[in-house]
Amino acid sequence: MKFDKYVAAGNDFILFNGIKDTEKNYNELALRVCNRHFGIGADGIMVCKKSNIADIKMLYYNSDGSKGEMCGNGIRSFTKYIYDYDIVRKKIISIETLAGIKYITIETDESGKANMIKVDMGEPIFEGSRVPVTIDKEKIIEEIISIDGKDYKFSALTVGVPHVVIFVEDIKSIDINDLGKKIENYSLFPKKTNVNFVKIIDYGNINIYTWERGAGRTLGCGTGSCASVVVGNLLHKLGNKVNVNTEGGSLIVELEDNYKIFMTGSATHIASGEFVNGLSK
Ligand SMILES: N[C@@H](CCC[C@H](N)C(=O)O)C(=O)O
Repeated sequence: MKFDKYVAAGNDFILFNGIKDTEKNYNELALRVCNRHFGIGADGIMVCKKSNIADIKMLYYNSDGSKGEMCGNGIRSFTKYIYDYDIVRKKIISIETLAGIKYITIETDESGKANMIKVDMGEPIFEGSRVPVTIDKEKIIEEIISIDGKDYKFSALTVGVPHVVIFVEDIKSIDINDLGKKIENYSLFPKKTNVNFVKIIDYGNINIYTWERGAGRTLGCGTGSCASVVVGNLLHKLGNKVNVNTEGGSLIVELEDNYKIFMTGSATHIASGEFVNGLSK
């Protein structure tokens, strides 16, 4: 199988053109491909498919083989892939995802390749039942979760996929792997959750540390960046335009009326090749 590898804000992905595929087990493929010792190594895979309602359809699978409804860094990588390979070559592209149709605006570089990619991420969902969180409230803002006898203030929302946002003063005081995994699998979150630990620098800048549902510790998360800026803004800690520093790069998140979210950033083509088989162990 021909593959391409991309990275966006430290999130790495393997891309496949599945337009001509008949039935294929993409869950198993993701497990094999993403394995960092027995495969190529990545946080997730994306498969490009025909769409009846948009220019193209993006399927996303995490490195553990689970399906994700949406991926912010992934959709920028996917856009660069379909644009640079002429699969869809338009300045504004519509992409069908399991979280609805996303509209993308592309800025090209001097060689005509996709450079800065701006994604209309739509509006966040706050209601507990739709995040989902087993707390029956209109907005899950600054609730308390107790892990190993310690209380953490968290907010929860969905930006295509579910997120928990926790503001921290000193990231060194947090064991991200341990806490991230425990929160991801906590019974409060019936569909599990991504977890973002956020340090506010000032009104327009944050640092973010990520634990992803289905992928574990990663260097960045696009939907998580959006979720963190929305919560920060709602709590009057952040403005409408925020520079988000992930551990693997930076993104700009902008909010328009009623929390319409726009995420802008780049994606880089790392490699092309042929995937022969790989092992899922
Ligand atoms: N890395 C992503 C989010 C990918 C999906 C997620 N792990 C899930 O299934 O919830 C991003 O950049 O948004």
